[in-house]
Amino acid sequence: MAISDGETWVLASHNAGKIKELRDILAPRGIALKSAVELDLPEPEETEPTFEGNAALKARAACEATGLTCLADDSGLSVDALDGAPGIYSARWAGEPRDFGRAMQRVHDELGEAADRTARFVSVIALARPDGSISRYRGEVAGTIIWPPRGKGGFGYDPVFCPAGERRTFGEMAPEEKRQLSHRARALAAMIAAEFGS
Ligand SMILES: O=c1nc[nH]c2c1ncn2[C@H]1C[C@H](O)[C@@H](COP(=O)(O)OP(=O)(O)OP(=O)(O)O)O1
Ligand SMILES: [Mg+2]
Repeated sequence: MAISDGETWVLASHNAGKIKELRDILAPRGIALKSAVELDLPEPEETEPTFEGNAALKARAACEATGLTCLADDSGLSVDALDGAPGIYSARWAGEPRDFGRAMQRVHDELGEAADRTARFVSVIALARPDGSISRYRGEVAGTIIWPPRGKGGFGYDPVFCPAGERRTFGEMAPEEKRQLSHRARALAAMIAAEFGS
């Protein structure tokens, strides 16, 4: 499907950090994003067992509510020594209201003395169109979990995640540096290649 310049899509997310990152990447492509927060859309319960399932569920719910092309991101931190946890439960580990200090502490506590500190961030972007079609794109970045947390940039688990080959955490990087490496940027690059052809 060709995408024309100057389109507005709905971004089916209530996470301010994600919304900013996705806008920063898509604005230069001529795609403006109206967020679920601005449109006052309800936050659907994420009942699927996979990132793919939950990304599709969020994009479809917003598409049905608005009749517009909708983008959703379902993402999380997957720690190898924890069999992939928190994974799709990454937001839920922060509790309600969300406290990622607590979520990062839990990752650290559950890792204990484990020798293997490797992890990856995963993002699945789903694009739901009013004709009922849906496309999904996955991006990942490998790295290690460090302690104590470092840096105030980004959001979520960024202060405990060092991408492979880097000494700094995502929390210590400027937005444009995180954007060169992140799972979300990689998923979006796959989407842009498929949808825009470049
Ligand atoms: O780049 C990231 N840097 C740090 N942490 C991250 C990142 N990407 C995902 N994460 C963690 C925190 C987030 O809260 C959770 C995603 O959960 P997820 O359900 O997909 O998003 P969410 O509930 O925050 O917003 P929404 O569902 O409205 O899009 O994984
Ligand atoms: Mg969520």
